[in-house]
Amino acid sequence: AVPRPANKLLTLVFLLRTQPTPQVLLGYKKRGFAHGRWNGFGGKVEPNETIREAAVREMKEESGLLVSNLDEMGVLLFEFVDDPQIWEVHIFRTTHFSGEMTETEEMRPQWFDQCAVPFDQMWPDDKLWYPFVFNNKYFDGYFKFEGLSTILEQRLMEREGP
Ligand SMILES: Nc1nc(SCCc2ccccc2)c2[nH]cnc2n1
Repeated sequence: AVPRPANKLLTLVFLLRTQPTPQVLLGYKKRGFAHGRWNGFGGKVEPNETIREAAVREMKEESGLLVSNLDEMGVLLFEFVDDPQIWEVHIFRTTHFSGEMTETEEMRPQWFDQCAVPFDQMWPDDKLWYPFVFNNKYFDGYFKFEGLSTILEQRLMEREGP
């Protein structure tokens, strides 16, 4: 049988704040893969870094902010039909940050009230698991996509934290 390639390791960071109201920082992807959607900040894990180091690095590159005290809330596996490589996305949450928010060529960062997240301009699975992140619950999930907008199969379950 043809061996499956190792999963593609990716990170996604959600920076939350409670003042003035419960909010989450999202970035609008201006170009490149899945552009035109709001998302957390993240990207590929390089061979010379841990997943957590990659999460901090990508957040700095994409938002200008230095985050710390990351809490790993979950792992989502994304399969795309016709692509044998499964994406393994490690989801982090934190409230600790420093620095000035900056717009880059790739990303436009913006604070959103957690009750007003633009799910219609995001990946279709996000509305299902963002509540776990907002409520500080741990979770695992799997989504099988056809194209970038059709979910063929899904699993999502809460789990015990560390
Ligand atoms: N929120 C969200 N994100 C992704 S890809 C995240 C990982 C990534 C990939 C490429 C560049 C930067 C970050 C998703 N895929 C399917 N549903 C999804 N939901």
